[in-house]
Amino acid sequence: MKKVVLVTGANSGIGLALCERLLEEDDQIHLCLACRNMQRAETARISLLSLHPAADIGILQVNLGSLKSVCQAAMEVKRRYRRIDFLYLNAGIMPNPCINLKVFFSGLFSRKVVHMFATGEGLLTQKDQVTKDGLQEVFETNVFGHFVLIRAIEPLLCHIDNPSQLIWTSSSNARKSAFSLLDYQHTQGQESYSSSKYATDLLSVALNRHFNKQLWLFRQKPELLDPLQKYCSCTSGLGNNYVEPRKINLEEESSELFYQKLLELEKQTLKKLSESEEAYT
Ligand SMILES: NC(=O)C1=CN([C@@H]2O[C@H](COP(=O)(O)OP(=O)(O)OC[C@H]3O[C@@H](n4cnc5c(N)ncnc54)[C@H](OP(=O)(O)O)[C@@H]3O)[C@@H](O)[C@H]2O)C=CC1
Ligand SMILES: CC(C)CCC[C@@H](C)[C@H]1CC[C@H]2C3=CC[C@H]4[C@H](C)C(=O)CC[C@]4(C)[C@H]3CC[C@]12C
Repeated sequence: MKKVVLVTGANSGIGLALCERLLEEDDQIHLCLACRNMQRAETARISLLSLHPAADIGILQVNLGSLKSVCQAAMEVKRRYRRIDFLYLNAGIMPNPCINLKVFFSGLFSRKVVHMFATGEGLLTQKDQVTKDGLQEVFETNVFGHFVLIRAIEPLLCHIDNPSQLIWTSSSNARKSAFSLLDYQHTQGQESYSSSKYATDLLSVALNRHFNKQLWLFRQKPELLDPLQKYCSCTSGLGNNYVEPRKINLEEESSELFYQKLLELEKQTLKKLSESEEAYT
């Protein structure tokens, strides 16, 4: 049977490059491009087919910044597939970025200059907004929409004999100090992107713990058991690309607390959504 691979945010950037690479590695997979804009998804599909004419590529509409769309997409996934082998949680936004010139110039003449350009740490601020679901957009798109999607398609991921793999696109911009469990949507600060990427790191650790407990082997890298490792794609001064494992800076207790908070938020927001749907019917 063909392996089913679903990639969110597959129509551009890293998502599209990832799809090209996946098809290069194995053109016998069924690749599902999960995108919010169907026209852009179709363009991506055509460009992938021009490189791999025999590839089996489907499209799924999903806007991760809308719970209604995520629930509809999850229903469609369950209708189409019996299992998902690889789920790439890649879609992400950094809206209205602004450069903090003070940080930029002081960083430029300090020993931290390489680190600053590699991670963008403290360099960018963003202006976030609230979605129709009443959530911060960066948090909902980068973290919560994906969380709800995973939970809604759990039955397709949970196969004891043949486990699925979830892979998050995090970032070296993920920073513990930008994240707070008391304000995990980052309503107060101006580094919602950094906060959301730290949140995905926390969540990946919690998911790993919960799913592994139930014998679902969700791992960040199958050949390694350490869920606290994340794999950073780097470029050397000479322009060579390489991958480097780095320890995620977190306490497992915080990841569990965050997971519980997301479960609670999921309950509340899905209830609100179904009530508003009922009001319309
Ligand atoms: N670029 C970088 O330097 C780095 C990026 N990353 C991460 O990599 C991932 C991909 O980013 P990158 O390729 O750079 O960015 P792009 O903007 O090129 O791609 C982002 C993708 O996510 C999709 N997307 C955005 N919002 C939504 C939404 N609400 N619902 C569904 N899909 C959505 C976009 O769709 P659409 O075309 O419709 O907007 C697009 O396909 C992100 O998670 C980002 O945070 C991590 C480290 C570095
Ligand atoms: C003032 C200009 C002359 C130069 C400004 C450069 C900046 C716009 C960029 C320098 C470093 C860039 C970034 C670094 C890390 C990325 C991170 C890993 C990510 O996930 C998203 C994008 C980055 C923050 C990226 C953004 C542009 C820079 C800050």
